Amino acid sequence: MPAGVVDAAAKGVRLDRHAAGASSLLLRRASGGNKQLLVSASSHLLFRATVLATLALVLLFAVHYPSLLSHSFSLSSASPHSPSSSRRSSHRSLLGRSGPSSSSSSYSGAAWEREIRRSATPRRADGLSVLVTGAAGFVGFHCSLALRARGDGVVGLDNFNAYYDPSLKRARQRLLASRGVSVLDADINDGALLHRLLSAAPFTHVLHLAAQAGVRHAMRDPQAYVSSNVAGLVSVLEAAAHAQYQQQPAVVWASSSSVYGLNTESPFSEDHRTDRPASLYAATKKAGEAIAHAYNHIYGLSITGLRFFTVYGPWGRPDMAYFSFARSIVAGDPITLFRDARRDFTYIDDVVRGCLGALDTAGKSTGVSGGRKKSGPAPLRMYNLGNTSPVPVTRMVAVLEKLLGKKANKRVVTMPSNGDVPFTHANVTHAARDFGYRPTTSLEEGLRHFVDWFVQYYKIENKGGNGNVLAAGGKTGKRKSMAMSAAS
Ligand SMILES: O=C(O)[C@H]1O[C@H](OP(=O)(O)OP(=O)(O)OC[C@H]2O[C@@H](n3ccc(=O)[nH]c3=O)[C@H](O)[C@@H]2O)[C@H](O)[C@@H](O)[C@H]1O
Repeated sequence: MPAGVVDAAAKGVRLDRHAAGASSLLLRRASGGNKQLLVSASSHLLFRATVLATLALVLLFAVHYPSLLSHSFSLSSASPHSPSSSRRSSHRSLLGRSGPSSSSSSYSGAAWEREIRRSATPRRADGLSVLVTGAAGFVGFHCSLALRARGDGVVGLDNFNAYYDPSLKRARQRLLASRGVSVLDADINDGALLHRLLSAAPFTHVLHLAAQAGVRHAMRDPQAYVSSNVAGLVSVLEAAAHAQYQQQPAVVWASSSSVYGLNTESPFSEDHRTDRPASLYAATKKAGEAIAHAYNHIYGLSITGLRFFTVYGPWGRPDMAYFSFARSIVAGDPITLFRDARRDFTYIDDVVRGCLGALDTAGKSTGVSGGRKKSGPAPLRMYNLGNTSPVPVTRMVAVLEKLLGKKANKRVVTMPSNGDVPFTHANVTHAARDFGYRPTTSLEEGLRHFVDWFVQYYKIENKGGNGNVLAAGGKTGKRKSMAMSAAS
């Protein structure tokens, strides 16, 4: 034993003796003689009895409330980087769980597994059974609806973090529930839960769309990107590699057009360089592509990455420029435009068709259940899902102005160096070749669908009766006071 430890142990003994001596001294002073000894002995007995009774109570509690104990464990052991640790909302999910309590401990049991199997079971012959992460997010929501509509089984998972208004995510969750899709309140970094989920039903595919999005926000909260886009992806791939059913599921996941970074060749092709990311967001997506390669190589997971190009549409992400600009135009607030920025804006329905095409053609994983190594090579694919026609951001604003019937209060500035790239442009020949991907929606048409949903969801009045949302050239005062309230 090291000297310090011996010393401390000896000190401990001395302290005990000293304490015992002091207490009996006090007793002797208080009572004197034999009575003192009697009181001292009975106080020892009382102390032992109290300890025993406490132990018995703890044992009883553990037997009767095991979930409470494991819950407090899972809370205290949550990763500090987990998105769930800081940004969960407290809403209840449709499966009756809420927020952090939904981690490993609470989603289990026979009833829970039955519910997972119900939601995961396809309603058509040869239908897919898909676990969709980020199902209450923009793309995850639309993909889940589309899969369900064609008779596939879908179980969703989302941590409902507050990166943008969680009430919008809850509204998407309610709509999915009305179509028979359960969305669990859970984090992709909860590996134990993912494992139980993939053991509860024979999922054929994982559509992994949960991520920390937003190019410029990465400068404000860098760890969130590492947690969701790197650690979270690893967690999902681990669960897929070690799935308990005979066949590992195939994984289709969201990468990003941002991986092209400082690439100047255009249109962007999957064959171009992607080793010069301009933002941490892009870097984490690029890291994800390398991680996918490793899991495909070792475990024979079939993995398809999809590089999305600025996806927009109804039920979209309020943090994205088209959405926040629409809100600002309605409210009469100024918007800041980055000079000369152009984007290959891609309408959600086109992207959903691409996602479903990628799922349908994913090919099987070749690893054996339990995470044993592959029995042969499995597909590893990467596709651009863009619109193939970049549009200046100023044009996007002009279309919004027309649809909303109101001029934007524009401030044009030089693009700040915050991770943004000046333009994106997708070459989609690979996706067209392999699963018939063909974007068909113009920005004008797509934004019209978005504005239709936007005015209805936020209950914005049509003052003009001229097809536009607001009175053309309407009264500034009224516009300023126009409130937007989300439809429930
Ligand atoms: O394809 C992707 O991989 C990414 O697409 C999306 O990123 P972006 O293309 O940057 O979309 P978005 O923020 O809507 O800005 C659109 C345009 O408005 C310009 N822009 C933006 C903000 C502003 O205040 N002013 C402005 O001019 C800006 O310069 C840009 O030209 C997703 O958010 C991201 O999660 C990821 O999926």
